[in-house]
Amino acid sequence: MASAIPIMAPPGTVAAAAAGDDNNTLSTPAAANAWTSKAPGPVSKSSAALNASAKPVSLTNSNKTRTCRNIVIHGFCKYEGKGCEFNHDVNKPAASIPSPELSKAKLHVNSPIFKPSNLSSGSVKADSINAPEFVPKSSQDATSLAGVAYTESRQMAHPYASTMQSSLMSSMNNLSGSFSQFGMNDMSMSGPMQGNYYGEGSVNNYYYQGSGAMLHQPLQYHLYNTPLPHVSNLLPHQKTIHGFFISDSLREELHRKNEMILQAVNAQEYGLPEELHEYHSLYPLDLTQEKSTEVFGYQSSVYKSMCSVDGRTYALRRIEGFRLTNELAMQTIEGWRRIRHANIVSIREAFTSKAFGDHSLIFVYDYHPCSKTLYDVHFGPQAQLASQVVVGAAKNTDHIIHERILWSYLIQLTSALKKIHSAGVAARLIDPTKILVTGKNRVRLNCCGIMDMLTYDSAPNIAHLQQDDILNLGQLMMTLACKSLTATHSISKSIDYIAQHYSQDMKNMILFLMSQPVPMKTVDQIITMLGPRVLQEINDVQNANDVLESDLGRELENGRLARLLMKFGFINERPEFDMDPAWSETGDRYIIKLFRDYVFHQVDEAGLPVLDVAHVLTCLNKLDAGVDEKIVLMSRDELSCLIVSYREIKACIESAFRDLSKSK
Ligand SMILES: Nc1ncnc2c1ncn2[C@@H]1O[C@H](COP(=O)(O)OP(=O)(O)OP(=O)(O)O)[C@@H](O)[C@H]1O
Repeated sequence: MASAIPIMAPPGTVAAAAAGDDNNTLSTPAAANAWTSKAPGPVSKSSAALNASAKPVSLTNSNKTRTCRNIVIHGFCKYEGKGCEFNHDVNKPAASIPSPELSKAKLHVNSPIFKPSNLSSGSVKADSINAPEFVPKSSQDATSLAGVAYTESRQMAHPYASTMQSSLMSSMNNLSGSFSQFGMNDMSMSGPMQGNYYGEGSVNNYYYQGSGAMLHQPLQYHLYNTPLPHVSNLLPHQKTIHGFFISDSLREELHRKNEMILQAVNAQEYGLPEELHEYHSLYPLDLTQEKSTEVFGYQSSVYKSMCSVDGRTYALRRIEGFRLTNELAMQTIEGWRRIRHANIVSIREAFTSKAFGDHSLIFVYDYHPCSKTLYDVHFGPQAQLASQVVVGAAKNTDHIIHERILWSYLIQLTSALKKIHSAGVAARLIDPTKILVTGKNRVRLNCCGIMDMLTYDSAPNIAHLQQDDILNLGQLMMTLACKSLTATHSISKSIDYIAQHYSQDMKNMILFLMSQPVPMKTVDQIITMLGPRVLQEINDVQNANDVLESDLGRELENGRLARLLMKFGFINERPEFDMDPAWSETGDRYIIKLFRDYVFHQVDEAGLPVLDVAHVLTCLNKLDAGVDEKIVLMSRDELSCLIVSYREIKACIESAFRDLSKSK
């Protein structure tokens, strides 16, 4: 454009101007583009030649009001005050009449995007033109934008392009809450996302606040929590959903037990044999590192294990480093195998093995999942922690074992001893570490029969051993009553302590158990002394039994309902049956379908689904009972109603199910 040249420099100075301008290259692609399209150095030289023959341009006064393009483009004009007639003061309002060149120019150089804030300084260096505000966020975008057109509204995408965008952003912030805190100000408003940020309710602030802050674990749908007070303190006629199922504690306990039965470890990692006689999948139950030889005289370990013969889980007790010299010792187990008692861990068999790399004697007992030893329960770390907490409490007697529990233990262990002594053997191990607690206050004598085999050669006197059993029982009771493992070291002090904290009966009982046999004490004497306490124990056991039975009853209902639901599933909407697509739309099946809608697909006045489990359970229970109560079933188009009784619906279900079963 020849007409543009005189504007760049005064006449006669064009070549010099062009040479000077060569140094002032703009680094922004847009500006560079603009510049090369106008008059870069080499071009200007040829232009100068052209200009030499060109008609002198007449400059009018109006030029004084027009902003010098050198100022606009380069930020300064080296001919300011040296003959350049154009306006060099950018603070002065620019020419009210835009230059024809500017108005015609495709690239609108007056756009604010090209105005660095320090333009007016007049001492702008070429480097400072590279100020960050001229660098588009994405060079790719900038390149494309430079080539397209700055006059288009697309320049709005540039964060510095105009104040309009920032005002729009601020109004957006006002509109939709404080998006800025989520870093949304940086987001381009163009593109399909734009609608999302303006869309009402499409952005949930809490979602953004929550995201990344917490990782949610998958829900475990089989777990039930206890009902909260505000929903559990109901009127007598009201019931919570928990009322329909077994108690949470029992459910959890059963789950834990099932989980424990299925626990497994890699045998190689734990240095365990893959197979041991008929047993496999050994899992160590003894969690303590140090192994005591105090009880058996040998180190012992316990493993949960699966029997490959019957598929059941057993507890294997291994006596380490024991070489059985007399085969006859194995026969002692026979007497124990016949003993079955609620307070004895039953023994199944015994065998020797070298699978562990030594001579081991293995005893196989019934497995009681999640059981703890009496020692763990009352003297273990957890028990000690609990007693420390309670010692600081108001009553320092709170940490002692409740007398009723002590009587319960005594009754159960006496009952076990009665069975053992009646079988002509002796327990020989009444030790807190060898009594298992397998349920709430439920104790069982463990490790029966081991001592008989380990001491077979010494031919012990059974009568004496039975007297020792009674003495050991007394020592155990004293240890528990004083809650001290050293209580038997100072008997008189311990008896005083027991007299202070327990009833006279308890003290007398412990004194009797620990007294010298005159001439012989028997378990029957203990039972006579226990008399009234036994009645209390029977009462407690039966009450607990009632609770469990009622829990079982609830699950029984659920089992019934599950079967009913399965029938529903089989019948409802089976279009293919009997090659008749209308099978479930006619006759009995239609009533069942409407009943299904009545039970599960009810909606409230607002048309929202009613999710009332109590309604479902009530309907299904009435259906299963086949009561005469009538209900109104409505067709889906709400044009017809059927009044039917639960008895009739039950008959329909039975007949439809019969149809299906006949077709097999
Ligand atoms: N028959 C069994 N069924 C289920 N678990 C058992 C059985 N026998 C033992 N256990 C578990 O094995 C663990 C270890 O038993 P063990 O008799 O070795 O107790 P301990 O306190 O470690 O005694 P020790 O000092 O003799 O090693 C106990 O906590 C108990 O829970």
